[in-house]
Amino acid sequence: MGLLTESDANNNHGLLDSYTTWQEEHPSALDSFEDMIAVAEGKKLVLFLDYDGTLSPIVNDPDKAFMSDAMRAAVREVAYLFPTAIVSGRCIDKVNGFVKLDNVVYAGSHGMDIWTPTGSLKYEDVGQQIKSIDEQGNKVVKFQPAQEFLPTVKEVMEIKPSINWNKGRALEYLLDTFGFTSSSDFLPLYIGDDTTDEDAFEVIRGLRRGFPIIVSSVPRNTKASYSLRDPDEVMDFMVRLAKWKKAKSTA
Ligand SMILES: O=P(O)(O)OC[C@H]1O[C@H](O[C@H]2O[C@H](CO)[C@@H](O)[C@H](O)[C@H]2O)[C@H](O)[C@@H](O)[C@@H]1O
Repeated sequence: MGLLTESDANNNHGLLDSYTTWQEEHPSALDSFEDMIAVAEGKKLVLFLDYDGTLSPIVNDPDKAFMSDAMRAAVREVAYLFPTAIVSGRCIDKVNGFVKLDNVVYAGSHGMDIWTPTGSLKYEDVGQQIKSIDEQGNKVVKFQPAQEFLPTVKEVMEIKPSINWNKGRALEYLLDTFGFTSSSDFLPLYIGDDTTDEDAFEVIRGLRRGFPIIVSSVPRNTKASYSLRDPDEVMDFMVRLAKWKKAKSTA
């Protein structure tokens, strides 16, 4: 390992300073946890989680972007305690294959391919909702608002700009079909690292309720209100959320 030069040290301090300054606008969700749960008291938290870079680390080969066992356990736990959706840029079969948890809603292809368990829907007779069976044999309802754009071979990212659907629209759709938008006591909590997650952050800001949380270890332009540095911090945050919820339900 080489020695740190004075210039390296100055650069490191500079980076630290700019991240600290950025966090004044986007405070750490871990540091702000007590304030957040004070707001969430008596409300229904609905969780939306991005996959790559949020639940899994970013790696060179997308087919090796796995969640750790500890992360899988944390997602499983929050998904039993809160309505939980994974909203990813990947095609849904990839997301489903990586996550493999029964009780989460999957919204793949940037929210254009949504599969929900049948029991969880407010209504199931909307034209674009189709009853189907997933790979595990569970009954699901598929909602594919931009079906014609769903990729067969190429990633959907390349054609995304031409359609009026994004992760923000998917978040609105899911809140609606879960029956939350008619109530006043829900709070969406969205954690994501991708630029495409900004659409969801914007929707949450527009709702004037909930917690948009960006995952980034460097300062970034974002509409998120809170920040977490990396998937490890995402996991810590979810573990704390689960502990809080369990402590409340046993109190
Ligand atoms: O919405 P997300 O779940 O964050 O998906 C966004 C893209 O994620 C994947 O690419 C990113 O992660 C890969 C694995 O770590 C990495 O190799 C790549 O550089 C990243 O851009 C996925 O492959 C894309 O299809 C998604 O659009």
